[in-house]
Amino acid sequence: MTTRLIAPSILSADFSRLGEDIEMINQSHADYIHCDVMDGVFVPNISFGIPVIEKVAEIAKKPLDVHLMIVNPDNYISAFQKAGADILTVHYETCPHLHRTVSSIKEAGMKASVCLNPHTPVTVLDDIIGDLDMVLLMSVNPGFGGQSFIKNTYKKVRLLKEMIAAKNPSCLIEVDGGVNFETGLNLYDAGADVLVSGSFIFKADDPIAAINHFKTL
Ligand SMILES: O=C(CO)[C@H](O)[C@H](O)COP(=O)(O)O
Ligand SMILES: [Fe+2]
Repeated sequence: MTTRLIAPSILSADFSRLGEDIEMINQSHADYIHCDVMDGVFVPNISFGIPVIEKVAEIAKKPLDVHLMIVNPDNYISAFQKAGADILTVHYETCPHLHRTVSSIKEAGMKASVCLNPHTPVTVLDDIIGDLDMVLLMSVNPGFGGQSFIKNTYKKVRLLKEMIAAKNPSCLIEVDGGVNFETGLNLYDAGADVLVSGSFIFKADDPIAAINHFKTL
């Protein structure tokens, strides 16, 4: 049985009126608010950081799902917890001491999640999956919204679902990048629990209706 959750990504929000876009998400059936933090080092783009997350947390009525695309995430775990993050995702590719990083996130009181780039096989998580609350699979190369979905992700979701069923059934699978109603339905059917969607939702004529429609797929 799969949980069908939706997390709008505010990377595609209008930053000149971010508060209004957060209120829009508050009024929808969204489950989380996905916040993409990019450092210009791990990924070739810079988005926003801790001061923006603090302000989002002041008005958000949904848990904050914070996706760190930064090197040395261990240095900022406490700061993101204080800023209001509920779920903290680090990239496998940035964490040489992943068990320590995951333990620190949980000790700080947040849910711990690990993200894999499109080329990183899910089997690398075999010895950490039992400690995770969520795994985030990137279905585009991280750094930008509005990219095309990489179809190999379906196979990764199915394989990860088997690993999770065997080792940690309560761990969620989240997928991020190029998610629309078509890829979203396929992902839910493959076993994804949480979908992140940015440009598709914010470009919709009625973003609240688009968010709510994901819950009915
Ligand atoms: O992490 C991300 C990019 O690195 C974003 O969450 C993701 O790209 C969402 O945007 P879109 O739905 O437009 O692909
Ligand atoms: Fe993201």
